[in-house]
Amino acid sequence: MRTAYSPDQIRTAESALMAGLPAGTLMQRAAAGLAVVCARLLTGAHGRVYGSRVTVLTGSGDNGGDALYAGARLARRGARVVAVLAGSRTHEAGLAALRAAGGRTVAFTEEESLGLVGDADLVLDGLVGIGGGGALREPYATLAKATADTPALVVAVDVPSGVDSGTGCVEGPAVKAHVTVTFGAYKTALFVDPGATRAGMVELVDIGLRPHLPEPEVVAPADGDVAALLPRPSAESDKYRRGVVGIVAGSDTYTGAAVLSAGGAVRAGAGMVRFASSAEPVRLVRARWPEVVTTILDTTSEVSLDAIGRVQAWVVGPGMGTGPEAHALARAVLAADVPVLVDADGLSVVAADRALLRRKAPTLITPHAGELSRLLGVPRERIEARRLEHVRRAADELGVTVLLKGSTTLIAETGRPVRAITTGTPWLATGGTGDVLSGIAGAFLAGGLSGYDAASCAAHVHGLAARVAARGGVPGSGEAPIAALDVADALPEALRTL
Ligand SMILES: NC(=O)C1=CN([C@@H]2O[C@H](COP(=O)(O)OP(=O)(O)OC[C@H]3O[C@@H](n4cnc5c(N)ncnc54)[C@H](O)[C@@H]3O)[C@@H](O)[C@H]2O)[C@@H](O)CC1
Ligand SMILES: Nc1ncnc2c1ncn2[C@@H]1O[C@H](COP(=O)(O)OP(=O)(O)O)[C@@H](O)[C@H]1O
Ligand SMILES: [K+]
Repeated sequence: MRTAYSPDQIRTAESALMAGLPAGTLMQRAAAGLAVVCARLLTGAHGRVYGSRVTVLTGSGDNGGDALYAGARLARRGARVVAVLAGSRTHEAGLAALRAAGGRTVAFTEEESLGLVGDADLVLDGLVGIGGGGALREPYATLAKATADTPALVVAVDVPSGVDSGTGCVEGPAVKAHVTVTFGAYKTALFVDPGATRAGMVELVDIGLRPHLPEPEVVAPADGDVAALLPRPSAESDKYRRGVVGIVAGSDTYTGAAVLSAGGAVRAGAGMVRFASSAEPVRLVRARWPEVVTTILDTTSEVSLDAIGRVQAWVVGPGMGTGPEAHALARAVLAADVPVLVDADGLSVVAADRALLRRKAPTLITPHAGELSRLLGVPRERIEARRLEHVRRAADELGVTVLLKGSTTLIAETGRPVRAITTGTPWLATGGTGDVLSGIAGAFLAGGLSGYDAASCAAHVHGLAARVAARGGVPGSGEAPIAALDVADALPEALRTL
């Protein structure tokens, strides 16, 4: 499990560690690690460090100090290093070290500075780190914008400047890094979008902080963590003991969601999938997934789920519509005493009647930002800008486990660290992939995982399956667009890698 911390948590741990060390030790450790990563990147891209052009964007705090010391180390290896001094002051010892190593410094002027960013092989972003707050002021904002256009490798020091290290929020221009070298521990922003996307690949440099770190705010499970949680059959298993998932999805208008959700559940390894809906989705699910046991629901009379058979967990919502019949169905499912996952149209129904979520058995909801917007009465853009805050708020206010979909997926449950899932690929941004996710998570719920674990494992393997599908199963080949059903079909191969 990779663990991430707020700036306050990092500062407290740093103070405890620094108390037993000579002044400046941590910055030297940080700068040494940073220089090693930069040297490796330069060698990879240009064959050598010697003669390469490095531009150091230097802010007024210790983040600038780290960057200057790393620049000095690269200058000693023959790199041509120029530091753009953008702050009202500059870390003095770092500046002296860079100059002593043969590096140059220039005061910020727009034309020269942008030229240095555009002409570099590597740009080191040492404008602000965990001391940053609010939108970047000038001239930092201009420099941050320029990192988007340069052909150079962009390496962010600790966090990309312009990204709030504690929340992942981006309020104005921000550095777009290929690699972020972070010190001591991951910062929350490195797992949470929009910040996470700005960070690129993240490299952690150990500076000895680990023994001083508290409980993390956010955690990102690794493949091994997910593999350890996944339900696996044993010799004693039969289809019922492995877990039966019931899916109530689709309508005569929206039939595809039903096929996709059922497919996610079948391919994720449910013991059995029961599916109930109106005649047309039932016909299509049977045609695509003959292993699913189906029931045609008569929605003209009072809804009863008894005819469908026993299940260990329900999925309700994808493509079911939002009218009175859908409402009655959602009410019936949520009255059951087993875990329920509510997705898509089911979320619109509960947004209009939040009392439906007051139940004893566990509930997992899987909204994207638009659906969460309706549930919380908060504009979608605000949720997208402040994803961590809103996923936590939803879990607290609604008393359920919340999986918030997006380029990185967040899972919140009151009293637990938020889990961030970063396995996905932008190819997942296509219609119907969320329906597949609901089936996967439903299968894991039925297999006995808690809502928190089922959601984490489902989002993780969903992302892996999308990558497998986009690659077409041929390692080393390029990627291609995927359809939602490809994600379901790639699940076995993704699960085999765990
Ligand atoms: N504390 C420690 O023990 C260590 C800290 N390290 C480095 O120190 C950094 C933190 O250093 P600082 O606390 O000096 O803070 P930073 O260097 O991150 O930023 C503070 C400076 O940025 C300015 N600033 C803040 N927000 C701004 C904005 N929106 N626009 C323009 N300027 C803005 C502030 O006025 C202040 O001068 C870490 O991110 C890390 O890089 C590392 O050297 C490892 C050890
Ligand atoms: N840019 C992206 N990068 C990675 N994953 C993404 C991206 N955009 C969307 N996703 C994922 O794709 C899925 C889309 O689900 P959803 O929005 O419910 O679509 P639909 O309703 O069409 O099924 C979610 O799992 C989400 O996390
Ligand atoms: K930075």
